[in-house]
Formats: sequence, C-alpha cells, structure tokens
Amino acid sequence: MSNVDPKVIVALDFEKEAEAMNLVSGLAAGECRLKVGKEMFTRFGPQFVTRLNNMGFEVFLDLKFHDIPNTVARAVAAAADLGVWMVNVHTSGGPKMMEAAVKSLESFGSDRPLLTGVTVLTSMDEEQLRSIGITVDVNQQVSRLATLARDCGLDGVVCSAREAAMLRSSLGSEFKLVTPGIRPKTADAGDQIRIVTPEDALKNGSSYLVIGRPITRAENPLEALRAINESIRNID
Ligand SMILES: O=c1ccn([C@@H]2O[C@H](COP(=O)(O)O)[C@@H](O)[C@H]2O)c(=O)[nH]1
Repeated sequence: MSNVDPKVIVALDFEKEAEAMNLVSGLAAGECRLKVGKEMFTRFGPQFVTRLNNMGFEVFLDLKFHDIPNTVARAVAAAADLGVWMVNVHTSGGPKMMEAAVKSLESFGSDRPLLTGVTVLTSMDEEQLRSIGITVDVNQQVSRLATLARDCGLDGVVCSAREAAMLRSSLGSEFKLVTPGIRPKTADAGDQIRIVTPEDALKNGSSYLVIGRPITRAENPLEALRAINESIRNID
C-alpha cells in the first residue's frame, strides 16, 4: 500500500542491525515511517539513521532529550543536522528547555524536523504518577504538559491515544499527537498500560501511531503492518 503521509511509525527496537534491515528491506517508504530509539541509536549510532534516510524513509529519532536547556538545544540541532523527520524532548524538562530546543531549530528554516514533547509515558498510570509525587490524574497531567509544549512552540506531543480526543479539542487540528501504546485487539500489552487499538487511536484524533512489537515481533512483520494499514485505510 502506498501512502503519502503514512500514519504508522514502526518502532525499530532490535538488538541486531541485520534484524532491523531484514524488516526494512521489504518495506516501501510510503507504507510507514520508522522510529529509531535509545536501543538502536546506542548500538548503531547516527550511521544507522543515515542508512534509513538514504533508503528513502522518514525517521523519528526518539531519544527523549531531557537535560539543561543548552545541552538539549545542541542535541536537537544535532538531530536536525542528521536530517531526521521528527525529534523529541521530555516536556518535564520545563519551558526554558523546550524554548531553547525550538530556538535551536530556527536556522534550519523549512528543512527543520518536527519537534515533539513526551508528556506521560504510555507505560504509566495514576499509581506510578503518585509514586513520583504527581497527585493529579493522568489526563490533567498530560493536558498540562501538552499545553505547555504548545505554548513553548513545539509542533506536538507524544501521549496515549486515550488522551487524543481531549487534546485535539483543546489544542486544535494542527498540533501533532504522536501516540505509542498502540495494540491491535489480539496483541499483548506487554509493559504498556494506556493502550488503544489503531482504529480507535485515529478516531480519537491521533496524528501518528507508533507501533513496535505488534509488528516487529509478529511472525510476519510485513503482513502485520499491512493488516494494520488496511484496518485504518478509511479513517480520517
Ligand atoms: O510514552 C511513550 C513514549 C515512547 N514509547 C516508545 O514507543 C515504542 C512502543 O513500542 P511497542 O513495542 O509498540 O510497545 C517503544 O520504542 C517506546 O520506547 C512508548 O512506548 N511510550
């Protein structure tokens, strides 16, 4: 299936580069985007991202930067130099950090990557929020962090699709909602808690669906991706 703005971002979380390439080499760039996270970037570095770019794929570099403003700004600019499509920071780094990240992309003009901010990890629930001293419920915390991200000039946030309808109505149609924790009905949740099916995520207003293990650990990953693409084909 060819798609000019593919909704699915496949999370390439593999121990071996060859395993990832085995999947990627069977894909057409229009079928999905690819996410490189902490595991593969730590093992295979920027060269791995460049390799995917050279094959025509748009890459979401999911390193969730969280540090002092100067360090994050420089890391975000380094990601832009690498030519990624999207890069992210943790919104809990605060407004000064997010504003510095936005500013660091000014010189890239229209070539800059999308900049998104992680709100509350999809593996967390209220109980875990309380254990780190956050006493409001998940929706309130996500809403607060997403609004802050929007006000700092970020292009969107990473959240669960459970919060997508709420954020879509408060933050408008252009703000990107990037949603991991996607699980087709029969898939294992694993360590994810705030899960949503691909169909419901798009109906709720998600912009992009981040999907890892339901595709990468499937017996036939290409078939699994194509079945998901087919299931969401007619959903706006
Ligand atoms: O809140 C978040 C932020 C990032 N992720 C990342 O997305 C993928 C999800 O993989 P699955 O195998 O589909 O669970 C993974 O790379 C996470 O690091 C997230 O899950 N939740």
